[in-house]
Amino acid sequence: MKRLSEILPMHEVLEVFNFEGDLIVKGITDDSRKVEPGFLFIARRGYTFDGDAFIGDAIRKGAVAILRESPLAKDLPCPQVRVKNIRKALGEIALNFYERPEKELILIGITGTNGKSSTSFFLKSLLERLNQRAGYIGTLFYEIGERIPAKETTPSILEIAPLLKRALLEQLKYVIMETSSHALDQDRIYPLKFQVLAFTNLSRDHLDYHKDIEAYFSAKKKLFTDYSKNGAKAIISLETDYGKVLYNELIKMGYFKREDIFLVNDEGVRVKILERTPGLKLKIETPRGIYEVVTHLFGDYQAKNVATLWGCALALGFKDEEIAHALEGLTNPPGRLELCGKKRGAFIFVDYAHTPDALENALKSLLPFKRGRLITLFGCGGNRDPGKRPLMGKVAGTLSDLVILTSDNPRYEDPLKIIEDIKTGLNGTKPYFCIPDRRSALEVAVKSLREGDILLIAGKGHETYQEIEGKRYPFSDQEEVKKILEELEKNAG
Ligand SMILES: CC(=O)N[C@H]1[C@@H](OP(=O)(O)OP(=O)(O)OC[C@H]2O[C@@H](n3ccc(=O)[nH]c3=O)[C@H](O)[C@@H]2O)O[C@H](CO)[C@@H](O)[C@@H]1O[C@H](C)C(=O)N[C@@H](C)C(=O)N[C@H](CCC(=O)O)C(=O)O
Ligand SMILES: Nc1ncnc2c1ncn2[C@@H]1O[C@H](COP(=O)(O)OP(=O)(O)OP(=O)(O)O)[C@@H](O)[C@H]1O
Ligand SMILES: N[C@H](CCC[C@H](N)C(=O)O)C(=O)O
Ligand SMILES: [Mg+2]
Repeated sequence: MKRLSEILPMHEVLEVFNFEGDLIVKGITDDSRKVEPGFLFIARRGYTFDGDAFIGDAIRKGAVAILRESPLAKDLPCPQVRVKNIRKALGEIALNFYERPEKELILIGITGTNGKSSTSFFLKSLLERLNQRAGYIGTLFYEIGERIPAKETTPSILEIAPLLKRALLEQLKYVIMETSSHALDQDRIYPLKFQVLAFTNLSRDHLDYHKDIEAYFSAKKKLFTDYSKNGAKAIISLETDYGKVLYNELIKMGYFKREDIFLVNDEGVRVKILERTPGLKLKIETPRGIYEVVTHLFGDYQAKNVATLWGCALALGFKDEEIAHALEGLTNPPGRLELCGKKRGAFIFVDYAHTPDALENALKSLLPFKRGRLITLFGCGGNRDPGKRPLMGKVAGTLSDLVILTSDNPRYEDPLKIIEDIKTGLNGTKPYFCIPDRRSALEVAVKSLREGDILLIAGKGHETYQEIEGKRYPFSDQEEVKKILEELEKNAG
């Protein structure tokens, strides 16, 4: 509960109406469906709806004041405040309501096309192995003390603010946040400031939203230009050319001094794979020394994420030796080249590859273990960048021996149309089946496995649902594989 005057950022206020003295606000929301008596309703325009349309509804549910960007309606019974920028006002209000918890935390922001969740997950584990208390907000889940399911990769500040408050109550020192390009573009994280910021890589994704790769890159760049704290450290991975571009631009524009940027992957921290046991045995070269570490990590692409992780840990003040030691205990995040079953000499992996680059990296990680066929089962999400579909088809066709095309999260699109889009990239180079029902596709794939084969089930990783026409149905690749294997075993026995 707060007084409105305590939480309103006065520099954003343009005019007020029907406002006598002050008033008490019991909660804040920008969703009329969540309004309770005593709440401040923040009416904002989105991509689908205009919050103004729900003001009447919010008042009926007991909203005591309305915050808006549009002209005030003098016929409304409720106090109204008009602000210059609703996004910015919303961010300030959310953090003020929870008493600016971010000021007492060290925030680490990680962006890039692939590897955000992996690097964040590793960093949280690493910090914990170094006896530090850390939280995480990202695709896998939100874990601030307790673990709760994630909605978006980077949720609204209205969700982040209470999580940060909770972080203080849990006596956490660090909060690691994945910052997606959508969130950066929409300023969902305004006005947070990060102490450590990392860029993993950039490749094709989300062009349905950003339209072209330059706009997508600009959104990622915003983390460094708009959301860095004074004296912040940046970790830039050079695994894609965009790393160097980002580095040059940040220096040229004066956002960072050279000494505050840690370059990793082929400059600064370099990580080489010495052996796959199958856990990665890594050689880490830094300007100060060379370290050999035997890890439990699986998947060659994780070596690149380890370099970014190392850079983050250095930026937080840890020493190479401590980092090397803590690295030994890390394990893969759920759904990232997760071994989810075995069938008489054949191995089944689940991976969250949902971009062409990720699929290529996941398949290349499995190639060294191939004794028979490499079979790839995947689909592409509906209402997401259709341009990546044929490219993923091409990667799968090039690197696997058999491809099984199925549905991912079709959302509001026709699954058959999505499969057709992927098929155009296959080029008829490799045999393939189209089985739109994912459960049936998994069954065919698992049943077809022969000694020495590897099956990669890509696209959904840790997800525990399948989204069809706005509804999320329980579905887990891992659980389905388990059931199919049990059934096969029962029938065999
Ligand atoms: C296109 C997009 O990014 N939309 C996000 C955006 O919604 P929006 O601003 O367009 O909102 P809207 O649905 O038009 O509604 C406008 C306003 O009306 C309100 N409203 C609406 C209906 C109603 O009955 N009453 C009501 O008050 C809404 O609460 C909102 O305040 O802001 C919301 C709050 O932050 C997000 O939940 C929402 O994510 C949608 C669900 C989404 O699917 N986003 C995806 C694309 C996304 O963000 N993905 C990224 C990257 C994934 C990755 O690569 O990892 C992520 O961070 O997850
Ligand atoms: N550094 C990397 N380079 C290329 N591909 C990678 C890299 N790291 C992970 N991948 C691939 O991307 C997939 C997703 O990895 P991860 O969840 O860590 O990325 P993310 O950036 O968090 O993705 P999202 O945008 O969905 O949140 C992995 O399953 C793997 O196939
Ligand atoms: N957060 C990403 C992940 C997509 C995962 C894939 N399973 C899909 O549904 O496309 C997105 O929203 O684009
Ligand atoms: Mg992620």
